[in-house]
Amino acid sequence: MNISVIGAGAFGTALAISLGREAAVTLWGRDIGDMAERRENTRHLPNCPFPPKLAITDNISNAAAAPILLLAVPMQKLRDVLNTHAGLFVGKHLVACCKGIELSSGIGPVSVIRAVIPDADAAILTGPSFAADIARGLPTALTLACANDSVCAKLQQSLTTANLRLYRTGDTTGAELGGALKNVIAIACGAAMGAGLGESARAALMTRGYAEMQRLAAHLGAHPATLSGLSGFGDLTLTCTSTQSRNYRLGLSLGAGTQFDPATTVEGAATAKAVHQLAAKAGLDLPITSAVSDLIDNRLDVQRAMESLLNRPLKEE
Ligand SMILES: NC(=O)C1=CN([C@@H]2O[C@H](COP(=O)(O)OP(=O)(O)OC[C@H]3O[C@@H](n4cnc5c(N)ncnc54)[C@H](O)[C@@H]3O)[C@@H](O)[C@H]2O)C=CC1
Ligand SMILES: O=C(CO)COP(=O)(O)O
Repeated sequence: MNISVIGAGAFGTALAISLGREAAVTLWGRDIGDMAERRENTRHLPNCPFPPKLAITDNISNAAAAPILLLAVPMQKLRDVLNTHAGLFVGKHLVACCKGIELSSGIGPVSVIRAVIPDADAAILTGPSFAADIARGLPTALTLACANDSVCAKLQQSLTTANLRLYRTGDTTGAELGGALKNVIAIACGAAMGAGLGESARAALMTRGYAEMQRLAAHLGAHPATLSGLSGFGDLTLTCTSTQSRNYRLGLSLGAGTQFDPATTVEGAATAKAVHQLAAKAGLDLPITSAVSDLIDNRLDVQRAMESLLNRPLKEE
């Protein structure tokens, strides 16, 4: 099946490169600059040349002619992109490739797609994978979630490549939450490491952060097995331990008190606030998430955040 990628940032470009090594694929961006001449995305994904079957365009009508559209834009921009191009997207298989919770509504990418285009077969592709690894052809395994199992199986066939191995599930809620929440915990882990609190503190934050992920996911009806899979535990492990992660790097600079480029896409920042609000409404206790939300808004520094976590009442694990 013919595929287009909507959004020519690092992740969209990487997916288009991997898919384009095997079949015709179109990559759409608002501003493609000199990508067509250079056959490379020098801004977001340098040193990863485009394969011959990858076509690049800034004409959304051309790109949206494909039956499968991968939506690889930042989470907080997804609704805008869907609203702007809804007429072209109706009747398509729409696969969200973003990770986060929308700040204005408290819902994830599949729910945003369903809200804007109710008849869409909405899916999400998520899991541990850095764009540069995918583009370089390194092995990666991801979760593909779609409520319609036969559509999910078809998408799984179409989106699998030599270096992208996809596992499918019908649990879109679990897949959305795993990818969204792991970024918040990665900011916490980066902050602890940046402040010199050590690897034991990071392991504690990863583990207790995972408990928060499971608590919220269970409350919202996700299957525990999804959270323990690639989209949850898998991506948590990658993102909390690698300086390739922008979320982890934002945490490092918050912990170390250094500057961070505000133009960088860091999904966990808005998601921390969105989840903090969700948890307050639901009466759930998510102390690491609320500490990250406070850190982002400068209501707390890392030392005080860690003290407040350590001084909480003692409880069973
Ligand atoms: N970079 C990575 O390694 C991975 C990223 N992701 C996810 O992919 C999503 C996108 O991230 P990246 O591609 O890394 O970000 P990026 O910062 O590299 O690129 C974002 C792209 O979105 C475009 N964009 C922003 N607003 C837009 C709008 N209104 N209309 C059209 N295009 C718009 C920008 O022009 C830019 O090309 C995020 O949710 C991220 O969590 C997922 C897995 C890996
Ligand atoms: O989601 C990712 C890896 O799976 C990419 O992480 P960052 O957005 O933190 O760079």
